[in-house]
Amino acid sequence: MTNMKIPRIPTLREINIREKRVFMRIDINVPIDPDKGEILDDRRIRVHSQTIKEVVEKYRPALVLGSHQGRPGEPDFITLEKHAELLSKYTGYNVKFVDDVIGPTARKAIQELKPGEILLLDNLRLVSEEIIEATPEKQSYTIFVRRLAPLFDAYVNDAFATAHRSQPSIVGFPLVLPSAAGPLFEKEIMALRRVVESFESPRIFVLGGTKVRDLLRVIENLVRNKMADRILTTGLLAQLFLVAKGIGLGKENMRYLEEKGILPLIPRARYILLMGAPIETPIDFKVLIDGETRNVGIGEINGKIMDIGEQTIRIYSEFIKDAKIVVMRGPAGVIEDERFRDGTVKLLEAAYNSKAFVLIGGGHLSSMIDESKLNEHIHVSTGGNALLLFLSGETLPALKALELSAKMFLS
Ligand SMILES: Nc1ncnc2c1ncn2[C@@H]1O[C@H](COP(=O)(O)OP(=O)(O)O)[C@@H](O)[C@H]1O
Ligand SMILES: O=C(OP(=O)(O)O)[C@H](O)COP(=O)(O)O
Repeated sequence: MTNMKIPRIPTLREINIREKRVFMRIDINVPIDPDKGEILDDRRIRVHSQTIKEVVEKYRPALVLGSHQGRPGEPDFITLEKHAELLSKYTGYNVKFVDDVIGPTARKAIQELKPGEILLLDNLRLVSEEIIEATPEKQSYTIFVRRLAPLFDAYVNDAFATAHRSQPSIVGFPLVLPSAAGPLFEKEIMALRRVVESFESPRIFVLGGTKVRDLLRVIENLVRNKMADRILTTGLLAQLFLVAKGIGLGKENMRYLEEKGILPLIPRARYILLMGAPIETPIDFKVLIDGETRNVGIGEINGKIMDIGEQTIRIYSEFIKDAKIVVMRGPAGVIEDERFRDGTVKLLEAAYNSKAFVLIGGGHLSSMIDESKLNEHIHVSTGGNALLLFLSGETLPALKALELSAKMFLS
């Protein structure tokens, strides 16, 4: 067992929201087509729709929903009008939408909402305070919180995927309103408990994708807290560790790693290896060379690395098959091109077929899941970084704020 403790967080069973005015923070931040502004994958919206329905049917609150979408300045920073349409479609309720967050139009719509009705506010990051990180105390004094909190009887946080952000809509409200974690948040925590509080091993982490800097922070925590028996690397993370071990990847791949700002991370990766981290790296890759695909061993790499190779898939799958706990985050290859999905698809298959408890996080990897193969041993988390930061031992601001709230309002 690890020495990590999950704080006791209040749930909907501990606060009264029956026919009350409730502000529920959700995370329906989804991938957006940068050219058309259309939603590319609505999994988070579908998952939240279930719990929204549950809450409305059980407690009949006047339910106001809030979420962010993207970050200001990015192509996926858009209004939530389309999200409201999808929420209506998946919940079967008319989810009203207001193109305002804290202004008079939003406040009027909130005040007019009746028990059993649902209203979605516009992108919370339209309010500049929402992108600033600060302590719960500071966030509770923001205009955001001071304008909205008086209109509500309670606050519910169901946005597990944003639990690592210390922003007003996550940590400010719990200090001024009776608050609880929502059903989805609770379900995510239960799945995490299974990993954090279990004695089971081997514990295998399969880490890939492109967010290499974030993953190094996670790996450092995993090593410090002795959380992982093996870390199977794929994606760009694998390439970094191979370079750190002194293995040549060829000019093209080195140039790509440089463009992505990954080369300066080599000393940190070397240090992680020196610490004795149980890092495994691929022994072969699928590369793209002159428009053709080829499986090549390390040591003979020529062309652009696009996926892990067949031998690596076989060896990694064996590790996954024998594991008791498997945590997966980030795809193994360039899944946008169907020629390079094999690594990701086959490692996921090994996970479906293993007897391990499997936790899958992150948008790209979740979009590759075959939903017909899921069972009670597999938890597909809505979180990416929130999930890994938590598992690697960091305190999530959302949990801290809910804990503080319980002390203020429930004891
Ligand atoms: N070898 C590789 N070279 C370039 N990109 C890669 C490689 N392997 C994986 N990727 C890319 O990783 C991206 C997803 O990574 P990331 O954003 O970290 O995942 P998540 O959405 O789960 O957080 C995909 O766009 C995929 O093309
Ligand atoms: O998608 C999210 O996180 P993820 O990239 O870790 O899955 C959350 O919505 C948090 O978004 P943010 O990283 O813009 O604060």
